[in-house]
Amino acid sequence: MNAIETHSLSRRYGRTEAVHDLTLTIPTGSIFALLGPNGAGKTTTIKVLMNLLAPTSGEARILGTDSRRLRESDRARIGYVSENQQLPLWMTVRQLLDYCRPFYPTWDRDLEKKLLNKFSLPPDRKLKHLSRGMLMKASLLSSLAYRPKLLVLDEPFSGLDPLVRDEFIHGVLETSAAGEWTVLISSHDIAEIEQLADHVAILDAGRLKLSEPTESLQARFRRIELTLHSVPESANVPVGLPPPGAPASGRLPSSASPTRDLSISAASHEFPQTWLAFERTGTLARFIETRFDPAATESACRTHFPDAQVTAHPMTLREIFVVLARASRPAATAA
Ligand SMILES: Nc1ncnc2c1ncn2[C@@H]1O[C@H](COP(=O)(O)OP(=O)(O)OP(=O)(O)O)[C@@H](O)[C@H]1O
Repeated sequence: MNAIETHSLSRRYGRTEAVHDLTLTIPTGSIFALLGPNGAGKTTTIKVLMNLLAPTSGEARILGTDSRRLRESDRARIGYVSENQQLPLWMTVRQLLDYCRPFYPTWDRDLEKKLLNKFSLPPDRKLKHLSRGMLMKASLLSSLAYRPKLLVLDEPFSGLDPLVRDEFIHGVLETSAAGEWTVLISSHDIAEIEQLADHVAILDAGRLKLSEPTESLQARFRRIELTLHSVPESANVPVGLPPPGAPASGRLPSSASPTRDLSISAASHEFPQTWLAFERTGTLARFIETRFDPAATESACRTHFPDAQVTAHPMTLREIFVVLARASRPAATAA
């Protein structure tokens, strides 16, 4: 069973379609990053999943239950941390934990103590007197202590300093290592979750652009560098993204088929469709291979540049994300 499934999920606010026809699968046991720029629809998606908002159409299933029918007992298996969450600010940290504990049969006192210590939270300080980072940690602690089957974190890191962010990430990782649970974490900055996520989905303007395990994403992307000795005239093409109005430009792959090739190509129709952002300066050329295979990539390079020396460099998730984000921009603004 998948921890989360959505089928053709859409949500409108008046004329704004915040989420459009979203079909997404979040496997049990994954640490799943939902990425996308500001306004992409991440929070709306999460609110629909948590039944804080109703979908306009389509459906979502959370731990096997329709999101519209989540009961108290289902909620006791789900942890939800969001920066916009309402907390009883008049309570102290200790009072918050005392208040939450009875709601959760699986509450683990030892874990509570360990996290209180780890997060350096002052038990007797009122929530309204905590810093933003401390407040997020208190919220995370009250969600981790009952070892939920599913932890949903909506932009947990925005505005947190790197030290707090690391404590937060380690708190999540340590707890997740102890059992089969799923984490869904939204962010507009992949660098924040790079060390956490094993699956990535990218939303843009309410639409799913990609959903794939990070391992396969990193396996199929390479920055290829070519040292050219002689350059055929036909290969001397303009660079990077397609010109405004070019067909088949600026599209990311369909989420339904993560193995499909990207349809964004370098401006030359002679190059394989899997080559992105080709550019050349003098005798150096480079591009992004989106379906890297050592032999096939080398052979394709040889077809176009017989004398070139070919080097393939692995890419970080952040670099891949940036390439995809640039490529998905409308052509007119891409220059
Ligand atoms: N209550 C609302 N009423 C009207 N429009 C809204 C409302 N909430 C969100 N929207 C719009 O829906 C779209 C998606 O917003 P959402 O907050 O889901 O995006 P997001 O990806 O979480 O963005 P961010 O990273 O900035 O938090 C945006 O265009 C936003 O302006």
